[in-house]
Amino acid sequence: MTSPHDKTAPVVDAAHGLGERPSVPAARTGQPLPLPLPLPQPQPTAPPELDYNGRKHRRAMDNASLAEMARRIPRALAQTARLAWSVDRRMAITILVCQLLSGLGTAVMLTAVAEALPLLTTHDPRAGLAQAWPALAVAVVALAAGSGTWILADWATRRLNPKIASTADLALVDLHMRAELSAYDTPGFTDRSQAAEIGAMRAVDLADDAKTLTNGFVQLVSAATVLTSLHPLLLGVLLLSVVPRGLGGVVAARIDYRVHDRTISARNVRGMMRWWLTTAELADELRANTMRGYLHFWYRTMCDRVEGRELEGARPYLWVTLLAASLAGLFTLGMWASLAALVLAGTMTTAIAGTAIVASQTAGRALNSIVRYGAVMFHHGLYLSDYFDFIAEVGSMTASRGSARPRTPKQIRFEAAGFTYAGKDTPALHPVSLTFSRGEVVALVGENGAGKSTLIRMLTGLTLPTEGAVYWDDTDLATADAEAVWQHVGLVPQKNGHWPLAARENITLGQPHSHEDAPVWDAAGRVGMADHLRELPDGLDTLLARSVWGGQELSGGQWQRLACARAMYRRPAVLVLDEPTSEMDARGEHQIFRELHTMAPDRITVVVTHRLDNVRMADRVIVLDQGRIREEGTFDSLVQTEGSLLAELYALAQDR
Ligand SMILES: Nc1ncnc2c1ncn2[C@@H]1O[C@H](COP(=O)(O)OP(=O)(O)OP(=O)(O)O)[C@@H](O)[C@H]1O
Repeated sequence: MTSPHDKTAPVVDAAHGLGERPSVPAARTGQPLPLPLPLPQPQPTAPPELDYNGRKHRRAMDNASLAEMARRIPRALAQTARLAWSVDRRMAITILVCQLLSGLGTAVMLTAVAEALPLLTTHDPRAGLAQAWPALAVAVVALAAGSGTWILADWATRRLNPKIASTADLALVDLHMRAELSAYDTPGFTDRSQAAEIGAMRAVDLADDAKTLTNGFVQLVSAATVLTSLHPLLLGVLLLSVVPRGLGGVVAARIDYRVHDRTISARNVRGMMRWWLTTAELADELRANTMRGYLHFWYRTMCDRVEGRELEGARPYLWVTLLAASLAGLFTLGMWASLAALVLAGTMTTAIAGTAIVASQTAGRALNSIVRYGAVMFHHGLYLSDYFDFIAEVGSMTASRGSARPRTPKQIRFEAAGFTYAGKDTPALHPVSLTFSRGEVVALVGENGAGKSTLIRMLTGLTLPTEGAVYWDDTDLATADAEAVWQHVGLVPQKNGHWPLAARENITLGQPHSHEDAPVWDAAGRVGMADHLRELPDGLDTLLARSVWGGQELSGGQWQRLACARAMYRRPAVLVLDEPTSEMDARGEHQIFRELHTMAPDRITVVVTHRLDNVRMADRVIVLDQGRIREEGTFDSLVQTEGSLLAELYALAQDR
């Protein structure tokens, strides 16, 4: 495949040409055109500037003053500490203790150096060394202990990081799976979900960054305390030397992150497109419909956009870091000059001045960590707050309705039950009153958008009606425990999962699975898949995912058969199939409908289908039209009724 960065790749396909060479950003101009230009045609439009969920944070970063950062960073640290505490208290305590010990180590080391230096600066170095060695030994031990505690803290962080990351991720995934379906319909849900996902992904570095940042503070405080105790003036001198470095670091970090945020939407969209361009699923369509030229141009434009913005950031970054380093150099020079002046004036000994220089080096390193990791934590904090906001939002939208646990229903009743999707003015289903009885096979028919899927979501308790009520026998689904309702449901949805699991799990998924394979083979046999599954390299153990090494792929129709097998394996009291045979061959379709009939006596069966020949086998047909029940009766009676919608649709189907 041609890499998006392959400079020799043709810009468009000449054979069918997109026309002129697409306009590409300046970063790529000047390349030789590899193919002759065909006649001018309209240029392909460049991908639009999409603003992703980064927008919110870009504004936050733009507005980030020192005060704002100082306000947010402690919150991010507190959130990190809360997460760490919740996943592994021992490791959290280990890190805390190590931080304090490492600060203590620095203080002891600096004090010992201050003690040793005057002894070493006598006229007789040998005698000085003999006197100074205990203090020097203390300094070395303190230094070693400081390093030891740092290594221990590092180990504890490494144990904590993956736990924090997987806990955050699990919480998010679990919430998605437990949320009411209506949560997905709230405006901006996907954006917020993605921002929260970024928060969960960043959680992997949280403990590490928080540790480095807090260690910076501890070191700085230790150095400052020792310096103040040596000479009160030294604290001011230290601040003079570190403040310009700190300010420069903050400005540089802001430039860095602004560049990062300005490219976030392009990188996100490019990442998504990359999947589309490289997946086998779309490889046929991409080639046969000669989409490569435009898609290549599109992808390259995105690469250029990212590249261009990153290059734009390089120059200001250089100037700011140069300025900060020069100022820091000047102030350090100033600090040395002040120390020299103090020594010359006799208000400070040379030894203390030497200690001040050592301490200022320690403080400088600590400040670098604070600035660097402060900016990182600030940025983490933005996404972390998205994560916690999303958890709170979706947590309040989980399917916790009531405690009633309905038994296998003999009847399902719609009592003036209707449904309007959030943000819509017209109901997808106007209030209807209907009854579905055990032993009956009901077919739902209607044109696209008539409300069939909405009706079956209400029937199975996936969504609650926004008007009226749905009863399973005497239980109003609004008062029932959703999981208890779904235990009686077997659903073949329009879009079913091609689960990257073994064939066996693809059939037993969601069921308490016995060690027996007989029921699995029985379900596979009912949908005509038993022979095919037997021929797979590892039978029921075969992984059904071509993208995974050793995995096998099924055809579209075979996947649908497997989804039907999954629903039949459950032997549910309420069996609902939404266009279960749209991709199946005639034999598969016939077999599924024959099985539905065989299984019908023990359950309520509802089938949505556009294949009207199959509707014959239903005991009752409900025809929906624009969210209303238009007709109801047996297939034969409806087809023979003058002006019936079913008769019209059936005639159209025959006329193909
Ligand atoms: N999640 C949703 N949010 C908003 N509107 C929706 C949603 N799902 C469906 N609708 C709208 O509700 C109406 C009924 O949709 P529904 O999916 O129930 O139709 P359908 O009869 O199953 O159609 P099809 O035969 O195409 O599957 C349509 O106008 C559709 O646009």
